[in-house]
Amino acid sequence: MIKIHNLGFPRIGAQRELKFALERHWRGEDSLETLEHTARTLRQRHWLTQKAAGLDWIPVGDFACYDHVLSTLFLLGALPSRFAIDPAQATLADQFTLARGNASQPAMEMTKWFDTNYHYLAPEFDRHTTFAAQPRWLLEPLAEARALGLAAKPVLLGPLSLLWLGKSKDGVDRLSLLPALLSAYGELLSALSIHGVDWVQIDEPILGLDLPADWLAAYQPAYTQLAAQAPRLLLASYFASVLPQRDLLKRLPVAGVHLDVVRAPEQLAGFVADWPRERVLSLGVIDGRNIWRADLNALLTQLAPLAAQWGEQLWLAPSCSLLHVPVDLAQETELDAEVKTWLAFAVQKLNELKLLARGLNHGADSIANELAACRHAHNSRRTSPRVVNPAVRQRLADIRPGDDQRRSAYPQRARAQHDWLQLPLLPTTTIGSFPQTADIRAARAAWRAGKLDAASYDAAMRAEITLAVRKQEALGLDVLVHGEAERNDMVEYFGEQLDGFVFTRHGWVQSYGSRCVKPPVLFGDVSRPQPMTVAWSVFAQSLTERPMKGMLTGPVTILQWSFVRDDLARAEVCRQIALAIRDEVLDLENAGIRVIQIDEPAFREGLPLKRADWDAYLDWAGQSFRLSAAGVDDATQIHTHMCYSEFNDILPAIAALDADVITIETSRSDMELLDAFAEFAYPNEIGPGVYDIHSPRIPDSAEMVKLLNKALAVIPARRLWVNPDCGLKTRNWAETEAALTNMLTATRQLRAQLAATV
Ligand SMILES: Nc1nc2c(c(=O)[nH]1)N[C@@H](CNc1ccc(C(=O)N[C@@H](CCC(=O)N[C@@H](CCC(=O)N[C@@H](CCC(=O)O)C(=O)O)C(=O)O)C(=O)O)cc1)CN2
Ligand code: MET
Ligand SMILES: [Zn+2]
Repeated sequence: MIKIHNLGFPRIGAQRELKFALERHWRGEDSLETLEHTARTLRQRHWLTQKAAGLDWIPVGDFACYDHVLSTLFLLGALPSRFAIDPAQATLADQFTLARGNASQPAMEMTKWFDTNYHYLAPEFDRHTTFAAQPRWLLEPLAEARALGLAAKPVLLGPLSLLWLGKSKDGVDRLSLLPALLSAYGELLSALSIHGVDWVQIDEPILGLDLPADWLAAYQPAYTQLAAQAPRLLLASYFASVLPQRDLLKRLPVAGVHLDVVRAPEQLAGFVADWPRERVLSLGVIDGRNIWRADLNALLTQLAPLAAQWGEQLWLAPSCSLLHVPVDLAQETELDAEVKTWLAFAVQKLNELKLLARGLNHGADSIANELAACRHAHNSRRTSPRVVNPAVRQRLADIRPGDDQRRSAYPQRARAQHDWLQLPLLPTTTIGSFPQTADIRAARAAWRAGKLDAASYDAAMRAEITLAVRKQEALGLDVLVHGEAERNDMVEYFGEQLDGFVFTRHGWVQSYGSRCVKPPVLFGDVSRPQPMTVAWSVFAQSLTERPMKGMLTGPVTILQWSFVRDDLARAEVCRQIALAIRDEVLDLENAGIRVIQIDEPAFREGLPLKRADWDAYLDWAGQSFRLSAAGVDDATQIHTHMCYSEFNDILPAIAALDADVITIETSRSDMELLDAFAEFAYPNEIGPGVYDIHSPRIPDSAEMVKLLNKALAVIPARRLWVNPDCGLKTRNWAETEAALTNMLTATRQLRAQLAATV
């Protein structure tokens, strides 16, 4: 009898209950107790859903109100010292202070969770970091789960992954903190042991990365120490193959290992052949990162011999936590009926597991009807005429080598651009979005619900655009944007207008804290039936003499932030999107929009986790960006924008995108990033962000002058732009205008300083 379990469940709620509860609390409308009550209700509901799916083990401790890395820090008492919070007394309110900052301290830094669009809060370590286990954070939910009669399996982020994912604030070697950290983990595990816990899932996702030798070497002593006082440990890997670490894993005193065989099926044979039979082999066979219905027929055939050999030592699960998929497909009553049969969200994925277990334990006949339905859905998807568009395939085949190259090299283009743009030194601009106010969202919601007609919605958005243009002129910005009021999201908006996509009503996935995204579903060949942004940009340009930047999302980011078909190589899909964006770029240019930004904030996120795969990715991703951009005249200025990323290791590839201007997030790293740009002699223009847009805090102009002086030390003034870190959609107008006023003041001061020195 094989067993089934789950690694983690989405926290946000099918109706985004957690999001709304958090935001009500932060606005001061609900008490902390009310919020905690909602959180408890949600996690209990999620446990019962999992119980109904017949799981043998249910994860506990995967729930977090803000972020699971942040929760782990509270569990271990490893709070950044600058907040001066006593871990023994800490409350949920303190979690929000760390996550969102306060009057005297900026928020903890947010960064991407591996290659996902989820952002965690990066632990801050220094030589004075101490640890003190606070088991109450885990024992409370454990008691709640047990009260519901559940077989609870606590989930912990493992010690080496926790250290690796953090930042050293004073140069301290994070590994030197391991002994102290292990004592705290030891205390936690003993507490769980005392409370009668059988199994603990300990996540070490970094095992899939190319780890340095000293980090790998730390595993053996660390886990030997932990296992001594712990319940049975199931060491969970995901997102990449851990086959290179198989011998290490065998030496560790863990009772089981979890493998992601959706992302890395090639590791399966190696483990089956060699993993000790008395230990658990947990296989992640249901895709936790995508929304396609599993092929149960194929899985049954593949797994039946393993089930016979391994019996109850074989566990099946989703490939990773279900955090990365929406909650329940049943809510999608408006989704195209055929496409709907091709999909599975978290609840459906657990049902797939249940069917697999039944089929393996009681024979395929016991699920004959479900297998037939599954076969039917897969056939329908494979043979659907909507999936393949011959014209798109032909266009891809017709791509010629020069199609991704601009007509002239940057120096010549720069002359042509500067001739007509006539911008001052240190030109100022913003990244695209202005505040998405409640009024804007309400107007869109009313229009979608049929309560506001199209013409009125259009007029409301034009009024927002007009307001944004007037405000920018008053502030004195040089290159304007229209503000993106008409966009629900920078990816979903384009997905809705392109062929080859469908979109959901409730398919929300947590991005960070209370912020969610609703990734469009890319199921077929992509093409652009008609212009998508031209009318808005032309309208915005008509309001001003200043240059108006056209604003597009790039092909790599559209790919990365969608749920993408798994029946065509990502490189091909990306090129299809690139050609659609290329058409839009050319239509914008024809309509007189001659500064065009193609955002690629997810360019770094798409980088494979293993270095061996980097070159191939950078090759097709870079080509796709250039395909989208390269059709224009020399005098048309192409911008790109990137954020949330460490770019240092891929700078040559970023330079190879050959954008005329790149605006990047740098302020939170205090412009550290720019050293790398200088070292590599980045050849084109750069706008390093001069302030963090994620926090309500308003930096003064002196702070920005300091950052700009840092930038000027490494980038020549004539190639330097001034802008915020990212778009301003999550801010309100008061914060936005105050911060931009300071940015303009700082710029004028720097211009005067430069004029005085030449
Ligand atoms: N896809 C994507 N990934 C990204 C980013 C991004 O912009 N897009 N930015 C980075 C950071 N991530 C972010 C992710 C989300 C948000 C964000 O603001 N999300 C909004 C939702 C945005 C949205 O889709 N809005 C829709 C729908 C809004 C909505 O929920 N409407 C209500 C009703 C309207 C109301 O009265 O509010 C409803 O339909 O129920 C719209 O504007 O139309 C949120 O969580 O609140 C910000 C940053 C990295 N990853
Ligand atoms: N143009 C987009 C904006 O300003 C870029 C955002 S990058 C996450 O919102
Ligand atoms: Zn950005």
